[in-house]
Amino acid sequence: MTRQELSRLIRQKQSYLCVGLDSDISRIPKHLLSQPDPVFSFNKAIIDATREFCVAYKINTAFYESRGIRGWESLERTLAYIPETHFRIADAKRGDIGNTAHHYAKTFFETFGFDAVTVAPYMGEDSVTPFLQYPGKWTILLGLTSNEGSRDFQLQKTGDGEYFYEKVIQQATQWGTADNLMFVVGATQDAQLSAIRSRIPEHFLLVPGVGAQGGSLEAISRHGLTPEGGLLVNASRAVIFAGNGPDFAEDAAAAARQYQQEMQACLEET
Ligand SMILES: O=c1ccn([C@@H]2O[C@H](COP(=O)(O)O)[C@@H](O)[C@H]2O)c(=O)[nH]1
Repeated sequence: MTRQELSRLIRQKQSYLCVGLDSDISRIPKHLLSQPDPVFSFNKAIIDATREFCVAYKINTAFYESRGIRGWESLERTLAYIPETHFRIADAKRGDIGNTAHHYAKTFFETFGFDAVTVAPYMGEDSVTPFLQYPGKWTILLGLTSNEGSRDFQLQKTGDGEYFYEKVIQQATQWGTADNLMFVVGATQDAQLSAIRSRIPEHFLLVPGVGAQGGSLEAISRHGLTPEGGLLVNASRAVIFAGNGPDFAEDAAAAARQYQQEMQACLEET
């Protein structure tokens, strides 16, 4: 999906919601556990219930990899079930020497066929560029993450007074373009968002951290939206575990609809 297509989708659906399929098998409704693939049955119901309200799905691979081969099978079935109209992100946070990174890129872009994969920048250019060489695919680089640990390195000041994460973002804009590179910026980091937007006015940002982590959708939208959208805001637990009884899918739909309506209001103000 190109940047223009993603922007068009956001305009059409009046939504920049990404639903995170962090489908922890210990949290899915008990009545699904007798299904042959309980995680897939759960995801299928969540996708059916939320597809109208979102433009993207993010599969955090940890929740699948931790279950071994059965987890990878659930991931593959889930990915095949996500409508082609939606942007499909593998949240895998990979990063290794070039030779290995090449195989990570092949895994997510060729073997599975995701549109985008999250990548950790710590190992530098040769660990990131193999992902950027796939036409039509996106690399989503960790910029400023939502967690407390972002203070340990990312929010340390460098000699010239810039934050370390600012250097990372600046450097990475030399490796890719706004047409194949996005950045992760946590919703809990809204105080930094205006500065990030001035530095990278055209790049899409993937913003996790609303809902369970307490980030403000209104604040990140105010500072991060651009005329073409420019944001994908992820909510995982707040949508998929909005309820855990027999009506869990209706509860997820209601949570996703609520985000979509708030996003529509923010888009109208932009
Ligand atoms: O900085 C980051 C980067 C990635 N994540 C991931 O996003 C989701 C958030 O889940 P919620 O349930 O909506 O809190 C999850 O997959 C994280 O691994 C992040 O939270 N922060």
